[in-house]
Amino acid sequence: MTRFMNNLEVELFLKQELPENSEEYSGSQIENLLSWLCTAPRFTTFRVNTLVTTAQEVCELIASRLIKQAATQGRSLAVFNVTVHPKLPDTVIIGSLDETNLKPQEREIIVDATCGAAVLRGAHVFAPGIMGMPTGVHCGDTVSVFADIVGQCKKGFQKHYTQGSKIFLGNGIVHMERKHLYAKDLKPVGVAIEMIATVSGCPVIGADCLSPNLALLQNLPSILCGHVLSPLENEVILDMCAAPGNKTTHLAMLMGDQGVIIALDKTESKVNNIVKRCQQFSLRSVHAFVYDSTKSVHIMTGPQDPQEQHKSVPQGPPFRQESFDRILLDAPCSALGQRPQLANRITANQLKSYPSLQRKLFQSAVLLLRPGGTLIYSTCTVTVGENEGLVLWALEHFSNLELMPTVPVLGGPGLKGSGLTEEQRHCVQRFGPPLVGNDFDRDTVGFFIAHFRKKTTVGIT
Ligand SMILES: C[S@@+](CC[C@H](N)C(=O)[O-])C[C@H]1O[C@@H](n2cnc3c(N)ncnc32)[C@H](O)[C@@H]1O
Repeated sequence: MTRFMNNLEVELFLKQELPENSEEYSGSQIENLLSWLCTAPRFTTFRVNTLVTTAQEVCELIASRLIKQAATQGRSLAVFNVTVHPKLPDTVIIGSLDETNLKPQEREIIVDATCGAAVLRGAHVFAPGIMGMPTGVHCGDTVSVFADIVGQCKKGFQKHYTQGSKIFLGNGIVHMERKHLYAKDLKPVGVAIEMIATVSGCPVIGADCLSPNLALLQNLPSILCGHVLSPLENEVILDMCAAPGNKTTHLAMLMGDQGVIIALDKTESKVNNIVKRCQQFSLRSVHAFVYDSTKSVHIMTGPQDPQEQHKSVPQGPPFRQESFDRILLDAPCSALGQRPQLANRITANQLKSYPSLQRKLFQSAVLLLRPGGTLIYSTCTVTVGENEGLVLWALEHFSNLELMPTVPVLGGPGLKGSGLTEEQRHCVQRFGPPLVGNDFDRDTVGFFIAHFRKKTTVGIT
């Protein structure tokens, strides 16, 4: 695999901010982190809709579907290992095949880096992702798919692409040719190349694999987040940064769809996706709003009656302080834990901007949480400032918060040298280097989870 996304700014940023002189992050370890981020995880995970089925049933459905698929493609020896996660009863894990000997075909299609990353995780190629397709390629042809990782291939390129860096992703069958993709005024959608096999060995799971109300593709640490929050039936929950609603729908399922979940996101189109996702699972407990969560606290002026405060279920933002039993702050972040990273144009300045937004959101979360309530903070990134750094800042600024263990434990502890004590390091969970391995709990996306509890009485300091 190539060097980390050709983004020196990000490499330098990570080298500077990962704990200096930490035995976990010496020079070679940073190289390991960067190359780990360039590869695709070797496990695919589904979260099951436990309101209508079981993980075991979904395992059986996926296994039989994959066997049929392999047989129609003449790959009957391709047997995927499909199992239920031993600690997460709603999670199905599919191992990858060894496809290191996959041979490229003569005809090559070029896709952009985003599409390429999705293909390596098991997606088909959708029309908008195709950059170059040589003339003479027709529907039904078997082709190889390559990703242009430097973004130089012009849309509609029609020759054999030799100009920039490209990496081989896998082979597939053409469903749309040039006339379907590039004719004037066309905005093509849908599957253009049906992937048969990818070099990552991930199962290719199209929309037709499972009925959409049965399960959802979701990364393992994201599924863990819901279990760590562990919402109970009839509680009042706030999901502060909720779109597209993957974790929101999980919380609703864990609560048996009984109770109230308020899902906020500041972008209207994304909130529409939350609504669609909830409809897909026929959930009634979720109420989604377009709202900036940094402004979601209604600050009361004048004396407040404490009885009054807890009387009603919150209707819509802004909310009174202490309105929620549990809050999930799955924060906007630099997303440097996403794998594989084939290209990334983020700048150092953008990277530096996240902690202040995360702190503003966190401040609102603390005000909105009831005493005794649970606050889960998570990111899908590997930087210290957005993870252990946020936890340190929170413990320094909110004497009414205590850091609690995150259970069940699947990931590793927080980084050494990040300022957290040994006990605090083992309360949080970090997914990604230095703790990596070949099993489904280690070969994940990079992720971070911390669990806070709001004390019922505040000690005088
Ligand atoms: C990591 S994503 C959330 C993913 C989501 N929790 C899930 O599992 O499907 C972060 C989200 O935060 C939203 N966001 C960013 N700033 C926000 C703000 N000030 N208030 C509310 N949402 C915000 C973004 O639009 C984005 O959808």
